[in-house]
Amino acid sequence: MVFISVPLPSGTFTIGKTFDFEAGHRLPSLPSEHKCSRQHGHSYQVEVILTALHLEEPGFVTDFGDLAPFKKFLDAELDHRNLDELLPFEPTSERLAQFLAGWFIQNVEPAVLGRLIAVRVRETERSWARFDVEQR
Ligand SMILES: Nc1nc2c(c(=O)[nH]1)N=C([C@H](O)[C@H](O)COP(=O)(O)OP(=O)(O)OP(=O)(O)O)CN2
Ligand SMILES: [Zn+2]
Repeated sequence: MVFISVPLPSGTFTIGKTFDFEAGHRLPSLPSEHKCSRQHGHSYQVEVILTALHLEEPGFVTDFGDLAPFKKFLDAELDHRNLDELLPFEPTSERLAQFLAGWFIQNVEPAVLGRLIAVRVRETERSWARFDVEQR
């Protein structure tokens, strides 16, 4: 088999990396009988998804290791904290995903080739929200 003759289709490349942190929150504008109006916690998982039309050597959208500043931010600022005391919005998964997209675009994107297309925040094994960044 001569692999050099395999045609490479054009298209886009996409990568994702998942980070995690533990935090408490409550959603105070929910009615008091709603369980999530009470203080509780999650093992949050945050996936960032990046795309690129071409690759940098040796064939990366972005080296997964270059996303380390995002992990550093989650560990330093959100891990083992109370999100509703910290963030200027009610910390639903949807709003958290939008906020984390904003932080990533401001602080990580300038140093990497890949462009952020989405952030997914998972609160539980069965519940997640995704924020898709508008085409720029
Ligand atoms: N669209 C959203 N709905 C809810 C959010 C949210 O961020 N976005 N958040 C919550 C609560 O934070 C809750 O902790 C998570 O909800 P839920 O999936 O209902 O949690 P459970 O694991 O307890 O659900 P099961 O019934 O065991 O599947 C509520 N809604
Ligand atoms: Zn919750």
